[in-house]
Amino acid sequence: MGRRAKNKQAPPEPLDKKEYTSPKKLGKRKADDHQDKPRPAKKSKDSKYNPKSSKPHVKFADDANSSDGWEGVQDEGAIGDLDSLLGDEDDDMLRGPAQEFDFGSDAEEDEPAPLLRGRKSKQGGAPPNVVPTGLDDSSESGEDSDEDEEGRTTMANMEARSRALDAKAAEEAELDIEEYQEAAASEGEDDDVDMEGEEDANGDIDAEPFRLPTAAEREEEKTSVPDVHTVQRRMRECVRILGKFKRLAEEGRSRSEYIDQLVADIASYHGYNDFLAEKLFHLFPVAEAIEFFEANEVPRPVTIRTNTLRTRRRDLAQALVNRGVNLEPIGKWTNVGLQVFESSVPIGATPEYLAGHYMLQAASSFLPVIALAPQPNERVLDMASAPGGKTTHIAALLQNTGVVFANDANKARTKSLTANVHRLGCKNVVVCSYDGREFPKVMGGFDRVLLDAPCSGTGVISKDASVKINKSERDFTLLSHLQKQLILCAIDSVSPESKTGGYIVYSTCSVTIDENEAVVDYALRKRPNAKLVETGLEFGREGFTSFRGKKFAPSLSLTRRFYPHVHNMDGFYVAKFKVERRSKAKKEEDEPVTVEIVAEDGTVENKPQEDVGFDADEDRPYLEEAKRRRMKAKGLRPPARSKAPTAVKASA
Ligand SMILES: C[S@@+](CC[C@H](N)C(=O)[O-])C[C@H]1O[C@@H](n2cnc3c(N)ncnc32)[C@H](O)[C@@H]1O
Repeated sequence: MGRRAKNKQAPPEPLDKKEYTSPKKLGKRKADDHQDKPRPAKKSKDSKYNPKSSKPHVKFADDANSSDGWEGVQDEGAIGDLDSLLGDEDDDMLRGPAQEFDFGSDAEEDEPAPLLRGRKSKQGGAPPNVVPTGLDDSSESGEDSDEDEEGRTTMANMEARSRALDAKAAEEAELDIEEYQEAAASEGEDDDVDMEGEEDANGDIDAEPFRLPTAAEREEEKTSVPDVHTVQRRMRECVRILGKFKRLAEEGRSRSEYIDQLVADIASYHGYNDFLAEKLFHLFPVAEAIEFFEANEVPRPVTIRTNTLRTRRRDLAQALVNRGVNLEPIGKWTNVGLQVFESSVPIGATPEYLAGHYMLQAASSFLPVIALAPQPNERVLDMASAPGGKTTHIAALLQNTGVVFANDANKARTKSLTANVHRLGCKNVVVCSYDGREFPKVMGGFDRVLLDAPCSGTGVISKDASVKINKSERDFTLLSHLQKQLILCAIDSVSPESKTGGYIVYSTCSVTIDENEAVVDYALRKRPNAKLVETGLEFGREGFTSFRGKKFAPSLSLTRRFYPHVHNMDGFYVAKFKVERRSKAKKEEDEPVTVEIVAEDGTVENKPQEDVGFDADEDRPYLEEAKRRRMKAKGLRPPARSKAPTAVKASA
């Protein structure tokens, strides 16, 4: 396979989540699905999302038979190496929106984890927004370019080839995870596990039999800087043992001891606070969690969205190719996206960029707007819109008809929003700055509403590594709360009478349950007139319908999750609702709900059969109580209790 394909953006869904659950199942699926297929050679660390794995050797040629809008694009540009792809005018989108919504965290949570001795940077020193050249790689690996392998790549065959490569990449991704699982499950085959540091200083491979450190050894390790090779080996061994626990575990040791050790090692190895490492770890089966954390160390591909108000994709591609940019369509799921492999000019400062022919935008950011599917002449609300990546996409899909109300609570951020609206020639956008919770009082009756909610940014850690240490439990509690308030306001701002729409899309660039399924599930319970519908997106994992004992509505499977290690795009979540007329017969109070209880230590627990939802009066005692504890912890005197909250009492 050409190496470009391995770095290709967002292959279609390669794995069914059932296939992660146990090595046994994997084995069966393998037997069923792959017995006739030749198995691609095992890949090294140069995996599908590794920028070095791209091989930008596209030759653009014109072909009269092309029907994909790419005919006539010529490769006139000499493609050179590049030091800096993006100019100083880097688009906000690439920095990740979450930074703007930092709730801050306690001092001790901000304390960075001690750096590991001898650890190599996973980023390899590459700045996150420099596109890979892949030239060295290709010569070393001996893998053929598209041309050598399959003949000349032309504009005519590019789309078809791109699809074929997507399919192949998906299959490879599947095999990668499978191999990891196999390695984890197979005794004595440590070398197969895709992790550094198999060898000790003498070159011996795992000479000593592995044993978990004792409590005393763990305590001692906390006071010193742990050795990177020790940590690497321990992670590898824990994954392996957890894959075949009964057979491989040390006598007297429990599964949770291995998991605790693994999470602690992931936190120190990748530099997360313990709380976040654990939260993210539990989203995946053990071996897949490792892939997720690894993927967060690698930058995602640089992508741009053609502004169809100003140009066509093939014309834009031609113009950029002429400037020495090496690019190709992102994938068949978008007809406006281009992935940039290499450029001799800063992509954020070309004349085409300044003329508004494109937006520098992460591929995942296309998804909510594709799901929203705005129709010409509609009234659309973009409730949290700055800096306008999605607003300008909506405006383009409306073909400058109808109207988009682009709102953002942060007035300073509406400046870049306004600038982007002007640059991209959007004439149907009204910029405003309200707290989203003021809608629909400010204005309602929209055909469609996009709520691209403020979030923790756990999906964009590769862009903003500060998330690893600055997000605390309290942040997630507050964010989830705000998101719940906003989503109800978004639903209430949609007109159920809309002839063409009546939809809301909720999205975040985060992968946590609290900010996604929990919010959507809450909205379903609070607004029985809103139902989940298909997002219309061709790929993405199904949303969780249950998680660690918590049950969500079965329709949550209609929502979609996107992951860096699976789709080679930022972690993202998308849910789409259809809003219907409210039926008087069905009272909200009758809906089965659960309750969030703030426990003594400040943690939040969900209890069934009561109300979890945001209700200012009801939630006030919990929030007050949490505030009292925080003040106490800081040595401050909290104000007197207004009234003892019953649920808090119950949990004590
Ligand atoms: C994920 S970003 C939005 C990115 C934007 N949709 C885009 O595509 O460019 C979330 C935005 O929510 C805004 N925000 C935070 N709290 C808000 C609130 N209560 N009401 C409206 N906007 C809010 C933040 O200022 C931030 O710009």
